[in-house]
Amino acid sequence: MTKQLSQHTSATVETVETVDDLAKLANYSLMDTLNSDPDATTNGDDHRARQVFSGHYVPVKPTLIENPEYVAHSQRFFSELGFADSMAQSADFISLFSGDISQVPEPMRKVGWACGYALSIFGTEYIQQCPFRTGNGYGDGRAVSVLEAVIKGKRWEMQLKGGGRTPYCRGADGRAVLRSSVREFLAQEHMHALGVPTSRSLSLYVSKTETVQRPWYSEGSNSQDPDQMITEAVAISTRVASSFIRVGQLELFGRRARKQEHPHAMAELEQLMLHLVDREYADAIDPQLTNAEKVLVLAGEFRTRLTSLVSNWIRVGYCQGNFNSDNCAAGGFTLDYGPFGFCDVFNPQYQPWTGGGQHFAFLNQGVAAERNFLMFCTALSPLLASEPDYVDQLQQLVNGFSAEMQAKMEQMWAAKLGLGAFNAALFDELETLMLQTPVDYTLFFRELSALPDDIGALKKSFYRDLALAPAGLEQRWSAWLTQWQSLLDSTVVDSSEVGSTGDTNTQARSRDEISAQMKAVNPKYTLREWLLVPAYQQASVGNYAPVRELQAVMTQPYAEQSQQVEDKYYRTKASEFFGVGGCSHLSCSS
Ligand SMILES: Nc1ncnc2c1ncn2[C@@H]1O[C@H](COP(=O)(O)OP(=O)(O)OP(=O)(O)O)[C@@H](O)[C@H]1O
Repeated sequence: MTKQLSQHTSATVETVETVDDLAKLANYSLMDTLNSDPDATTNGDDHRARQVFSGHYVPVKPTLIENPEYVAHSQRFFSELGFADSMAQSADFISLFSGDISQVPEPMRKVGWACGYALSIFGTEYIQQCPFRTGNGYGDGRAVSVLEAVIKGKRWEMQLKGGGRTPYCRGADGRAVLRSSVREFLAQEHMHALGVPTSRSLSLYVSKTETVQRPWYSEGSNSQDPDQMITEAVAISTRVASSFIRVGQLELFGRRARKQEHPHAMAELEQLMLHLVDREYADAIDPQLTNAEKVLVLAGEFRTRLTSLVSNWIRVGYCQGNFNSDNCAAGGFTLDYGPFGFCDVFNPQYQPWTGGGQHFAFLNQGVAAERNFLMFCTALSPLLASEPDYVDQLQQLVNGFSAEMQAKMEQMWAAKLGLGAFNAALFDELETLMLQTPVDYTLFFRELSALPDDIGALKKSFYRDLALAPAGLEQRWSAWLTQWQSLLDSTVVDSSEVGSTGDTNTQARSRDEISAQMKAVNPKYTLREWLLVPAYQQASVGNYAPVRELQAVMTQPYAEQSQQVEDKYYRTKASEFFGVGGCSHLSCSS
């Protein structure tokens, strides 16, 4: 059994001003309590694709990018961590977070780690067949964790994305290009500002000299074309989270335990489960429980987090794109910003990933989450083998997922509409109207949050002139608005009366309060792909100002910002951005 993880290091550092200060906070729980691959090298020079048969991690040294240049860092996250802003541009910080850990001060280590995981696609176990390996193994092919540290009483893991080859690289180069690094860097901090649980962004550095080739999209095609190679600069972005344990990681060890692949398989699964509890669920799970009891509480807690997460995604218009089990964080937050997108035109089938099909589409994400939850429970079930009652209880948790998901979705839709309770008829008609018009998802709900008297203002979100729409659409919109207003009015009182009843359960709200509540759940700005494209294009020619401007706007997504910002960013998607590869649809590892 693993011991409870300490949230304290011997050092306490109020403000981290240098890498020396940061190093003092190092505290490596994963490397110190889990198993290293017995076949691994000890010095971390393990950069060739190979099969990893056991152990929770492989010690790996990242491969630095040549001539790193500062692009951006998250001022907000730095401030939360107590990091001095100036550190982001200091030489030793740049070295460390562009992949050179050879000089880091002790007790920081000069070796990082990569983890293996398995993969299920929409609830079907995927068994990999490739020249390098056949079997369950998949893993961090280009993500290398370089530090775990306890900062202000909270444990954080810092992971380089694009930090070079690991044994899991499957013959690929281990690199991330600037384009995809800008996307992930901006999206993580945007999601955090939207109030959606997520991994965070620390820093982003680009190489001034090192490039790689990537396939691009030929005109009119919606998938990448190997004959259309483009050259792109490599970059390293550092993402930070309480852990990077994925559902697919539990699956790898669950599959090994189920098949008794080696003598330690069951023990390694149990260790990983306990490590997950310590890293992500320590507050929710009593350490005195038996391991089987912990599995049940863990599954219940994860279900709660996952259903909330997905309802939040849909609230803000986010589609993960590739919601396989390896892209599902076991801590219940958003992880892996690959072919993600924020929808412009409302469409339940919106799916930015060219390979995604309908199962990962916008409004199908609850079902995709349910499949990942099933795989989570399947992975842990070998730990309940001697407890048939607990197996039943775990199954009941799986059976109850869709009801919990539905309840969270209804609460979310009610909140977006400013209502205390979900009204199915009102919502169904709205969904039909949004599809038939069609509307811009973000603009529509934001305009509605101003409680308009008629549909005039809502037309700002429409992608079609209603005069050209099928007969009767305008009248149906007006009728819908009237019905919505009357539902709202049943809870509205004069603002002078609000709070004067002494009844804490009162539903009474002024119109201003309703509008403010709606604006707090309906963002004004979302990180649409057509905003990202010019930002990373400019970054590729050394102009980072648009990335930083986008970062400033998107880290205050609910705020009313300047008129200039509104004119530039609060708009429907222009017609030239529809049907364009790399903008309206994206490949995997985007
Ligand atoms: N250029 C690359 N070199 C090595 N491995 C890669 C590369 N691109 C993707 N991979 C690996 O392929 C797998 C699937 O890729 P995917 O795009 O989902 O991951 P990713 O964006 O690199 O990873 P993550 O889930 O860590 O954010 C992952 O295991 C990833 O590590």
